[in-house]
This record gives sequence, C-alpha cells and structure tokens, in this order.
Amino acid sequence: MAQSLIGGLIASGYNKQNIIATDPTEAQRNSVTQNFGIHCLADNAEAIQRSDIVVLAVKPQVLESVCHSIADAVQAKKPLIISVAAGIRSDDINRWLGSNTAIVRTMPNTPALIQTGATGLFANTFVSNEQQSQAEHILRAAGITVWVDEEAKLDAVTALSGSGPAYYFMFMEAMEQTAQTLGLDEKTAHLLTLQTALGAAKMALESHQDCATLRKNVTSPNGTTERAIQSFENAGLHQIVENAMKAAQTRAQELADELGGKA
Ligand SMILES: NC(=O)C1=CN([C@@H]2O[C@H](COP(=O)(O)OP(=O)(O)OC[C@H]3O[C@@H](n4cnc5c(N)ncnc54)[C@H](OP(=O)(O)O)[C@@H]3O)[C@@H](O)[C@H]2O)C=CC1
Ligand SMILES: O=C(O)[C@@H]1CCC=N1
Repeated sequence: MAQSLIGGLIASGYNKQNIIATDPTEAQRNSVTQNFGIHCLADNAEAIQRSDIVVLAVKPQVLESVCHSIADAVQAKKPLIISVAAGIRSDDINRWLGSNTAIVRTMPNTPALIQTGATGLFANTFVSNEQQSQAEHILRAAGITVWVDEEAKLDAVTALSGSGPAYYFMFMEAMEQTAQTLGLDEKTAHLLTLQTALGAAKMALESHQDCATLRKNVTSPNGTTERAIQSFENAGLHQIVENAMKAAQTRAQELADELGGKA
C-alpha cells in the first residue's frame, strides 16, 4: 500500500526529495530506492525526526509494536500521523503513541499506484484544519478522497473500496477463465475482459444514469444478457455480495477489537 501511495504521489508531481520511506529489510529498501528514486531508511525514528507528516503503512498486526517503538520520536516532533491500517481505531493509535497526537485514519486502495485510488478519511480531534488539508492533499494525489463524519464508517469504506479492487479482479479472473472455456484464446479473453471492465466503469462514471439503468440498457428483451443476468439472480448474486462485504466490515471491526482496545 505504501508503494501505491508513493507511486501515486510521484506520478502526480510531488517532489521526491520530500518523501522518505522506511523498511526493516535491506533488499526491500534497495528495491524502493531503485523503483522510486527516494531515500529508504532502516530507522523509523530518524525518518520521523525529518518529517512533518508520517504515514503508518504496516500491517495492523504489527502497528501497536511499531507505534510503541516510535512514540518518543513522535512526541518530540509532533508530526501529523496518517494511518492506512485496516480496522485499527485512532484512539488506540493515539494511546500507543503517547497522547494528544493528531491522527488522520484513512482507508485507501491499491489503484492509488495509478492515481485512480479511492480513499476514505477520518480526523481525530487533535488534527488542525491545516493538517486536514495536508492529509487530503497527499491522498488526493492518489485519487479521490471522501471524509467520513464517524470513524466506524471507515470499516464500511474498507469493505467497499479498500478491499473492492480484489472483488473486481476476482470477477475478471472468472470472466477470463470462462471465456477460454467458451473457445477464446488467453490473450483475447484477457483483453476483452479488461476493456469491458474499463468501459463499464467509465460509462458509469460519465453517465447521468444509475448502474441499474445502464445494466437494463444492455439487456435486450429475451436476449443473451437477460439469460446471463437471470443466471446471476438465480445464484443469489446480491446476497453473495452483501455477505462478502458484511464479512469484510466485520473483519475490520474484529481487527480493531483484537489488536486495539488493550491498555
Ligand atoms: N493492500 C491493500 O490493498 C490495502 C492495505 N491497507 C493497509 O495497509 C497496510 C499495509 O498493507 P500491505 O501494504 O498490504 O502490507 P505489506 O506487508 O505489503 O506492507 C507492509 C510493509 O511494512 C513494512 N514494515 C514492517 N515492519 C516495519 C517497521 N517496523 N518499520 C517500517 N516498515 C515496516 C514491511 O516490510 P518487510 O516486508 O520488509 O517486512 C512491508 O514493506 C495494512 O495495515 C493494511 O490494512 C489499506 C488499504 C488497502
Ligand atoms: O485485506 C486487507 O486487510 C487490506 C485492507 C483493505 C484491503 N486490503
């Protein structure tokens, strides 16, 4: 995720010299430096000392220990903290880092790498208006941004746009594979699948009509689409999607309860 954000920032013209990454693994540091032309340090405290904004992009499972290890540096420098970790609540991050820390909790997604990301943001009470604008500026370099007024809504954003790219990739995988069983070669199946996904998303974005109307426009009476849609409905597609997204939201809440909430 960090690499997606770094890639998005650089592609949108952000000055590379203002970005410092950190990573504990030497090979990973070398690869980041090679791929993005930015400094990648081993020492988080040193990076924080040199920064006004710190993005926490580690796995939720290691966020607590990382926060404890950087707490002194954060208290000394008082940077704006931006977390991209799924689930983990800003109150827990605040407690792990000391206290009174300005934290913007976000939920971006990997299309940030090509500046087509979608990010939900929530600011805790210590975030100033200027810091809120700074956080928005950084995440907007990677795509669109949406502020939520209650932190719990970020778990819904996670279930929708955070995890969402994987749902579409999975659907595309299934379409590609099926197209091959219907007789198309792999390259043709891949190309037509991707262009169809792009065309549908672009049409939905640019049209004034909602998705249901756009779907109906493709569906000729007694035609091919109608048969396919009927098959999806018979299989309970809406319920399948609802179950999956609720499972993702529940997992985000579980992560917060399992990994946060400890004094
Ligand atoms: N993947 C996604 O689509 C999205 C992910 N997220 C969130 O982003 C976060 C990262 O996820 P993801 O990018 O998939 O995970 P990755 O495991 O790919 O990235 C985590 C990175 O953190 C590094 N790291 C581990 N410990 C430290 C440390 N002490 N100091 C500095 N860096 C460290 C790891 O280094 P090394 O590998 O060398 O150990 C690794 O490069 C998670 O909290 C996730 O919830 C949010 C939105 C979408
Ligand atoms: O799967 C995950 O937990 C992360 C958060 C959203 C997307 N990837």
